[in-house]
Amino acid sequence: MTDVRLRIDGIHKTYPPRGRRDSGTEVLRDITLDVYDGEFLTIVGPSGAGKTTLLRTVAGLLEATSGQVLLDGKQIDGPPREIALVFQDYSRSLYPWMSVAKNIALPLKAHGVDRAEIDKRVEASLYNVGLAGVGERYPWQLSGGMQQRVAIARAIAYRPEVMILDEPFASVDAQTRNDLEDLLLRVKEQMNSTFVFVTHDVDEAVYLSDRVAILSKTPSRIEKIIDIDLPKERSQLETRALPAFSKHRAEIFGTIRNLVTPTDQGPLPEYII
Ligand SMILES: Nc1ncnc2c1ncn2[C@@H]1O[C@H](COP(=O)(O)OP(=O)(O)OP(=O)(O)O)[C@@H](O)[C@H]1O
Repeated sequence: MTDVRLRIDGIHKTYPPRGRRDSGTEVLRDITLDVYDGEFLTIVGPSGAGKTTLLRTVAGLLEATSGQVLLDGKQIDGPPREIALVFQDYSRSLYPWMSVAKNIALPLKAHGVDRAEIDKRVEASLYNVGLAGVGERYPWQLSGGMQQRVAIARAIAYRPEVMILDEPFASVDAQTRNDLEDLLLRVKEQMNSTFVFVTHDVDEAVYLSDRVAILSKTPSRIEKIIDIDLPKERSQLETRALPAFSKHRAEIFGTIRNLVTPTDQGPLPEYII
């Protein structure tokens, strides 16, 4: 795991002013980070630290103010075809007027994959996410967890080198969330892709990752990178009960807590009791 797949090199992002009295919002200040081939890297940090901003920049959806992102040594200047994205809001990422199969096929069609190959990949990816046979249904006929599986199936079918996921499980119930976490680990095993993941859930970060990068408060830098020292094979019950799991969890919580002091919100207003 030593080849660098993605190099995030001195990224700085300031959103432009939104009015005459606004001087712009500096969100990212000098983010430098290598993501290695085949690893699962999770980014955590205080609320509003710029995690989504960073992911969107890495995915080529947002232009950095300065700095660059390199994929296999080549500068990213728009959404590269080697990257697939999964967002939190599956209801907006799937087209409700298209069947599940058509939703999955869409990016493949756009990249000129032939009909027979598309059919094969749609079927295989639905099977991989445990949704064999639902291709003809529409997204709105499925539960939230099933819709997020479809979004993951679409990403898998695309066979990306890099998968970028922004809080993909934030809107599903706890049991579904655990199932989807395990699904993602199985997918990673099969696809050998590189994963860049954002979550608010520290336990989820430890459970899934090879490394966890903690962002500081805005304007953010990388505060700390933690190597997750857990057996490769993860299990919801056994892995989470390991002493090393608690140690990593405590280190990440402690680091984030030290970044966010109660005084960040200013003095307590009188009307709060
Ligand atoms: N388009 C925009 N224009 C101006 N400011 C923005 C824009 N998008 C985000 N911001 C600001 O940038 C900061 C970081 O937002 P971002 O969503 O990247 O953080 P985050 O760490 O993902 O947040 P959260 O933890 O709440 O998910 C916030 O202060 C936000 O208000």
